[in-house]
Amino acid sequence: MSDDILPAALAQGLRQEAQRRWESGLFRTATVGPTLAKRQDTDIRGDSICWLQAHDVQADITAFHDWAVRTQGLLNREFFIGLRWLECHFARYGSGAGYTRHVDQHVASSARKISLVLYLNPDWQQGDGGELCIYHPESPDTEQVRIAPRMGRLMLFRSDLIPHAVLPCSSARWSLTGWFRSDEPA
Ligand SMILES: O=C(O)CCC(=O)C(=O)O
Ligand SMILES: [Fe+2]
Repeated sequence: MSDDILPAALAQGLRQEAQRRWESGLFRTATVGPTLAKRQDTDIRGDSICWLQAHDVQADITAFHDWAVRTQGLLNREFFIGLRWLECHFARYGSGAGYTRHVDQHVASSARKISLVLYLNPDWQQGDGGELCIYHPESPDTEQVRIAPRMGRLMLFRSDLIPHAVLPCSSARWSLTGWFRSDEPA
């Protein structure tokens, strides 16, 4: 976890861009499951998402992609994990929405290696809910830590190992979520 790995102005720009896309109707209700078995289930997952594209030309998204490429290089040098690209989307959880406990790597594919979440909530306050709840990898009923979705905070964790959930929030909760992958870029 880091609160200042990304420039504050970049996080603010990404929040504005997420909001602009939301107001333009570019978000869709998120699905669960791998590509071939996708389904909508708002009891499991209540967010709406807007995927980012590698060729996106918006300045903050380009800057974020550049940062992600550098970070991917650092992770590969440090851990030899063969990351090749980052798939990512903006996410917005409306009031009352959350995401029940899950692991990000799909059973059918091990391509998702490292999960990334950047929180984009400048006004988040204690009591607003929406914390990321991390559980013990070997004992998933044991809660380990709750992370408040504060502006600019960035989480990286293993997509294959770490059970986690988003607790219901009481006001809109914005983030940029992604996965560093080891397969061929889409
Ligand atoms: O927003 C978060 O804190 C986590 C989101 C998440 O777990 C996911 O999209 O897979
Ligand atoms: Fe997740």
